[in-house]
Amino acid sequence: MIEFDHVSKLYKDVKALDDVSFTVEAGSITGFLGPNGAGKSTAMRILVGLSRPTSGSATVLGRPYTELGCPGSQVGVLLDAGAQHPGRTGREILTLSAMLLGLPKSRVCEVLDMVGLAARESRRTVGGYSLGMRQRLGVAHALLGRPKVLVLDEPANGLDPQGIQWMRGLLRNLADSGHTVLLSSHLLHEVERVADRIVMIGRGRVLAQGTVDELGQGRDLEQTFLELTANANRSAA
Ligand SMILES: Nc1ncnc2c1ncn2[C@@H]1O[C@H](COP(=O)(O)OP(=O)(O)OP(=O)(O)O)[C@@H](O)[C@H]1O
Repeated sequence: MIEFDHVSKLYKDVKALDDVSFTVEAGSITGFLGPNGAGKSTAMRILVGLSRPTSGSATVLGRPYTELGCPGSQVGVLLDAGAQHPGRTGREILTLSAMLLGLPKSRVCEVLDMVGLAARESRRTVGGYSLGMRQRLGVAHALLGRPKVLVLDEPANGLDPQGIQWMRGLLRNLADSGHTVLLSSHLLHEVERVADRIVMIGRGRVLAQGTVDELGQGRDLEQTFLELTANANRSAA
C-alpha cells in the first residue's frame, strides 16, 4: 500500500505539490495523471525518499521508504529510464544490482526474460539502446528484487504498440497477484485500459480521484482530463 498524507512541496517560490492526499491499495493499479509540470515526478521522488516533503508524509507499506529494511526488495522503482549508465551493458547493470540485493545471477536472466530483452541485446551497452529498450531494462531493474510495490514514472514512454500491450499485461498480472502499482503516464487511453483507479493532479493539487467511471460519468478519460486541467488553469489565472 502507498499513502500520501497532505504532502506539500515548495521549491523556493514554486509550489510543486499542494496538500496532496491519496492511497494506492494492494492488488490495484493507480494511474497518476497530470499535465507537464503538475507534480507527478515530485510526488514519486518524495515517495521513494529522493526528495523531502515540505510538509505531510508519504509512506510505502506503512513506513517512509527510507525506513524500510532492504527497500530494493520491497519497492521497485522506475523514475527515469534515461538515467542508466550508457557505458554499461543492460546485463551488467542488472547483475550489479542483483549482487547488492543478494540475489543469484539467475534472477537477472529471469527479469530479462520477463521484459523481453534478448540475450544479445542485454550484452550491448545501454548507450546504444532505443528508448523502448531502456524502458524495458528499467522495468527489469524495478522487478529484480521481487518487490510487492511498483512505482513507475512513464514506463510506457517510447514503447511500440507491442511493447505497450506487453506492459499492460505485465502490470495487470502483477496487480492481480497482489502487487501495488503506481503508474504515471501521459498515455490517457492506455491508462484508461489498465488502471483500476485514477489520481489526477494539476498545478500540484489533486483535481480528482476515483475509478475511470467515477471520474468520467460517461465521458472518456481524455475529455475529463482536458476539462479538469483547463478548470485548474483558469482558477489559478
Ligand atoms: N528540483 C527542482 N527545483 C525547482 N523546481 C522544481 C524541481 N523539480 C521540479 N520542479 C518544479 O516542480 C513542478 C512539478 O514538476 P514535476 O517534474 O514534478 O512535474 P511532472 O508532473 O512530473 O511533469 P512532467 O509530466 O513534465 O514530467 C514544476 O513546476 C517544476 O518546474
